[in-house]
Amino acid sequence: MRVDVVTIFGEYLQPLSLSLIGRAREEGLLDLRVRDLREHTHDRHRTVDDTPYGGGAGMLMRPEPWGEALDAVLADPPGDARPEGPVLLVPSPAGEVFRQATAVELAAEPWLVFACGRYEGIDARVVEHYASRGVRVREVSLGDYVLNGGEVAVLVIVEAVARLLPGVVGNAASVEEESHAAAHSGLLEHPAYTKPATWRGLDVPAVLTSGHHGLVARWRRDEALRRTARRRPDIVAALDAARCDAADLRV
Ligand SMILES: NCc1ccc(-c2ccccc2)nc1
Repeated sequence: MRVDVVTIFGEYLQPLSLSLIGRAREEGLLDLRVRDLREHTHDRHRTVDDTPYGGGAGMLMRPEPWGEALDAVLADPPGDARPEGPVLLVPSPAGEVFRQATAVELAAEPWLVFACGRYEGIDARVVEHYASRGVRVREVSLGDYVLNGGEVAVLVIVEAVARLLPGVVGNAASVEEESHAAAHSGLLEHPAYTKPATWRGLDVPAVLTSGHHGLVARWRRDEALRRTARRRPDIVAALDAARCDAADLRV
């Protein structure tokens, strides 16, 4: 997978050189390129922002540098790019909510491009322009809170997507079994334990050391259902609406 990130704070993306994602880059599973938006400014102060039309607090990012930067990215496609080009992802508090299903969808793409806004965001014409040119543009939110820019959201999205690529996470089964994994119909993960069997007077649930795999599976399913019902009634409601086997969640 090829990932391009356009930003004025490239150093925010350094964590993507560490650990599993860093190794995926070294092994060629992920080709991540960070590009500096300021290289596409031409004034003495390398200005990327200006005041918002209609007034209001804060500054907005000017469209011209973005147009030049994104044109340069789009002019340099990877060999396996789709005919329809990349998905252009713009982290934004006003975006669609990014979920595990979104990560699964994006992991199937050969090329993702991220536009990291700062200040109060990017002039709306940038999204409008590329969408009108047929680029698949998606504004994505991580939840209902505001950050100072899109870079932290890119760290989250790139990790959530890249770890789904074959070969990135050693144990593919663990990816399947995690919370929100489709294999568990989106339920939260059950509590997990390791040695010692007793720690500060707390014992590991006996069923887990019974050696009875059927009972262990049942206990894990029950705990996942119980935890989901307690912490995420929204997931339960969605499962109910989908009339999955969560019917036995009705208490
Ligand atoms: N929902 C997470 C999120 C994503 C992006 C931004 C953001 C803030 C300022 C400028 C550009 C993007 N804030 C929150």
